[in-house]
Amino acid sequence: MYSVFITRSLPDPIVEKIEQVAKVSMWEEEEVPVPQERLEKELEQADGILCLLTETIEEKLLLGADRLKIISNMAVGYNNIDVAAASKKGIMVTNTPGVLTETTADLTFALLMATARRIVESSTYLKNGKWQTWSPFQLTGQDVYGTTLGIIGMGRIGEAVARRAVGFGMNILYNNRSRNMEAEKQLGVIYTDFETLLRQSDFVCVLTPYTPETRNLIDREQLSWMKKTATLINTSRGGVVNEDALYEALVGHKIWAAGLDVFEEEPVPLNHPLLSLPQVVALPHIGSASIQTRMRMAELAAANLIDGLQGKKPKHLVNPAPSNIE
Ligand SMILES: NC(=O)C1=CN([C@@H]2O[C@H](COP(=O)(O)OP(=O)(O)OC[C@H]3O[C@@H](n4cnc5c(N)ncnc54)[C@H](O)[C@@H]3O)[C@@H](O)[C@H]2O)C=CC1
Ligand SMILES: O=CC(=O)O
Repeated sequence: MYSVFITRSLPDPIVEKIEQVAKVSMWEEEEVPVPQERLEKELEQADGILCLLTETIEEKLLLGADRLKIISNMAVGYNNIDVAAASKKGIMVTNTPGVLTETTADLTFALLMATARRIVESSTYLKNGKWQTWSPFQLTGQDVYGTTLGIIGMGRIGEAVARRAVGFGMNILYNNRSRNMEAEKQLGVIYTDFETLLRQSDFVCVLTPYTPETRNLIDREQLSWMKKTATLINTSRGGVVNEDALYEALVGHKIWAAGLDVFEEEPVPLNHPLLSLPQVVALPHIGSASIQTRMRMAELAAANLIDGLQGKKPKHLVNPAPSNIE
């Protein structure tokens, strides 16, 4: 029987499915990630691991992982895994694309609306007893309807955000590694170069994967191109935006606001300067966090894991299959 390590407590039906083919050991804590030393030990004995984006799987962690066939990540983003190091050892790496697309697009749009219309700030204002009267410019935000949205990274989630924006009568610009002709035809989105997108958009949504190329993709210069009234929404990964530069741009009123679901360091420290700003809506990386979607992600991660263990090519392999897998 195979041996599998699951790095966080998952629902019984998922675990039971994996137990049909493997002996499972699981990190049972809900709120605390598995310590690296324990992970390293587990990896020495495991044939497969089902992990989360909270696990950093670097080359040195894989040194003793001589039995390991597959790392199944329960996320679409897999920047937490050194895929090249895994490939060198013939270890498959899989992710969970598609099943979280609409849920993450919903959250991205919710963040856009909340930031534009100061929803969180207004709710806190009311609950703190500050609401004395209605007045003409009290808690006024920015219109969403009819404005220009710029999407950086027109992949699955980018396209799903664009579909929502169509309903809000938004003019949609996008930048991507390649043109998305289907989205242009179906949704009327317009391809622009990166600088034009940042200069013309009222809302900018960042939806690229996190790679060496996208690290600090939005930095001081890029923020300086944005309109003073523009809002930046980041639901990709924290490192895609330079947080120091973003803080400076917000404090200096170079841009209007920011909606952030992701941070360079997660959980973001409570004394992080960005959290002190009223024009920042900050969320604890909940893009895909609906019950239905998290179940779908867990099911897909389990299916990828089982396929890999049994020597079948998993559906969502992100690196080349080893030579013994057809
Ligand atoms: N906040 C959250 O909870 C979630 C965050 N994510 C993040 O969203 C990312 C995107 O997910 P999907 O849309 O499923 O991926 P995808 O692969 O379908 O789309 C990513 C797009 O970004 C483009 N891209 C890559 N580098 C670029 C660059 N330098 N400039 C412009 N475009 C570039 C790609 O060509 C691709 O079209 C994930 O990699 C993950 O980091 C995904 C799900 C939930
Ligand atoms: O951030 C979440 C993911 O699935 O990637």
